Amino acid sequence: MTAILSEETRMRDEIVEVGRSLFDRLFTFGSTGNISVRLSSGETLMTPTNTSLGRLDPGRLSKFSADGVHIGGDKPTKEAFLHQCMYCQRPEAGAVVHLHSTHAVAVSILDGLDETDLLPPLTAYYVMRVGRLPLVPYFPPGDAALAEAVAAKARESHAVLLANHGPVVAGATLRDAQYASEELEETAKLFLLLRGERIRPLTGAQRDLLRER
Ligand SMILES: O=C(O)[C@@H](O)C(=O)COP(=O)(O)O
Ligand SMILES: [Zn+2]
Repeated sequence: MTAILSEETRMRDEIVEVGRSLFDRLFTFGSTGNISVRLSSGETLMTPTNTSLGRLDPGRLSKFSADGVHIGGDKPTKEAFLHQCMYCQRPEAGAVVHLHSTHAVAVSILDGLDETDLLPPLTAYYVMRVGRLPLVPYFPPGDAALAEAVAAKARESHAVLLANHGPVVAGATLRDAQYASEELEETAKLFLLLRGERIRPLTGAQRDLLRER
């Protein structure tokens, strides 16, 4: 007989699986990065602080009540408030992924880019998965001011890049947030590969067509 797992059990397993997949494919390193999922009850599950995304334990994930109180599991990521700020600004979001993916971090350090939208629309998939990428000014990891700065940008975009740090991406589901994070990283890599070359980004009309699909 097939067991019917609760939403929470399924999401705990999915966080572990996605974390391991991202870590094994070098989308983040050491104990960097954090993942959260908002359950239909409004409660959230988050990865614990100082834990490798490659070695998460489903039973030890941190749990928060719908009003943001830590109610179970290990000590949460130091970016818990940042994740909560993303959910407040984006009511449709069911998951948030933060990574230290190398090429996106490199872009977060470059000077002279358009800080309202750092990457050009190089491919249709980038436009569909990410769209716009504003820069969030530098604050130390875990600082309340960082979470507030993220909240200000999250109103206009589900993906933001923390200066000298890394990307934060919200999605309707954890898979959406994962795929958008991966697309962001690969587009940052393309952008760096193409620097100094004459490029042909998608036009406004080409982008508009994608939005209508
Ligand atoms: O960069 C940082 O320190 C955090 O943003 C991070 O990526 C890992 O912190 P924890 O989730 O608290 O381990
Ligand atoms: Zn970080």
